[in-house]
Amino acid sequence: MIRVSVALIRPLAVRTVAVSDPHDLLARLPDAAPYAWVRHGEGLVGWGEAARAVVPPGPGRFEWARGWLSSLFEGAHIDDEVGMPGSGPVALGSFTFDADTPGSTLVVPRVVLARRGGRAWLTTVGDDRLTLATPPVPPGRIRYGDGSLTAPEWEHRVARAVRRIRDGALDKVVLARDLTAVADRHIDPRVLLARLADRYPECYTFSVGGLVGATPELLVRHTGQSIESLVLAGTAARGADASEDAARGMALFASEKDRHEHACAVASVREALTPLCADLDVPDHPELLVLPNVQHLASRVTGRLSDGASVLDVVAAMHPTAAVGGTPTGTALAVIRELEGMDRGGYAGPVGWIDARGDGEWGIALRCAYVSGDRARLFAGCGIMAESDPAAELAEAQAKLRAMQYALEG
Ligand SMILES: C=C(O[C@H]1C=CC=C(C(=O)O)[C@@H]1O)C(=O)O
Repeated sequence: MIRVSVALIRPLAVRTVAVSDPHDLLARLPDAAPYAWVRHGEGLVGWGEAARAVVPPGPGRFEWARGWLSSLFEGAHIDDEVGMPGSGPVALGSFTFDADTPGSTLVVPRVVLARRGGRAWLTTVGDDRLTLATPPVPPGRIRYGDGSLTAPEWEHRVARAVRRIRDGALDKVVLARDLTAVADRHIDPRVLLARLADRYPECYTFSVGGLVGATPELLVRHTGQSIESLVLAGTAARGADASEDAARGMALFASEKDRHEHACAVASVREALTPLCADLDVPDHPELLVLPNVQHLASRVTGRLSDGASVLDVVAAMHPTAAVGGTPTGTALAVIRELEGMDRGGYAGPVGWIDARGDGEWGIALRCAYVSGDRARLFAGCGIMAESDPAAELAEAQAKLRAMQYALEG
């Protein structure tokens, strides 16, 4: 039997007012159960819970989520003096990678503070109860341990995936691994968010239901009829100096393996978006996205929707892209279940927010960790191709893990 837990204050009484610039949104979070979606200082943060749904697993989960949100938002009393994407009631959510895995959640925070395009606003749901502010405290020393597989075991699984690909069963599969971390003290997500936003301003720093990270990959931004996606796949390490850095970037562009890996991801996005769009612009060649720990091949896809699809409808059509699943999708998902030896939870799943107009921004939850008490579980994965070398893929996964290791250690 599927257990559905839903808690809400019905009907929601929502009020959005313009406020003076709060500057650092993340510094305004009062407690250690934060909601956040911030990039380059813009976005939204929230706290408290006016409504929450644990989304039942299964193939119809996005539709279920959309239905739950529609009835919640349609019944709400909304007084919104701002009228921007992200004003009025907003839900933040995290969906598990695997449709059959439980743990997908949607939350309407009691308070949302947002900042975009030179404007700032505050949304409150229900009464104006005060939240007691507690100062964030760093977690202290961090000790790491193996997750579901040791590094050599994971390399062995990568080698098996390579054999499957060479045998012709599939073109690409993304295999991930996890790492455990134990801290001296309780891990306050606000400390991690502040460090991530500072070091990875280009990424979307997020926190939803204990999943905290900074993802460079935008699954979809939906503003009215316009959509945008940043497809990433193909990775190189950073160099020790500018010339080595540039050489590695050039080698990434020239690498047939990485270009093919990237093309698989772009093709999956094109395929998912074509039926939804009146116009779709997919670049012929990728650009380079340079982050502090790695550099990626990146393609910015833009389009105009042909009807009134909400951001969650678009997410439903897109997930999982071949940046986190593989090609063909069905075979890749079966190989992931067989070889990875772990439950991804929300890692590599959609994470983001949606408002009552259906606008919103959702990323793919990468460079992230589940945080609970003094423990964290970190994740990173790599696109495996016929030419993949297991040791190189392990090094790439380690480079990707460095984002969350930095967030924990400072
Ligand atoms: C699966 C991850 O990254 C994806 C996004 C960018 C580059 C990737 C790669 O080159 O393998 C992955 O497709 C991860 O960070 O865990």
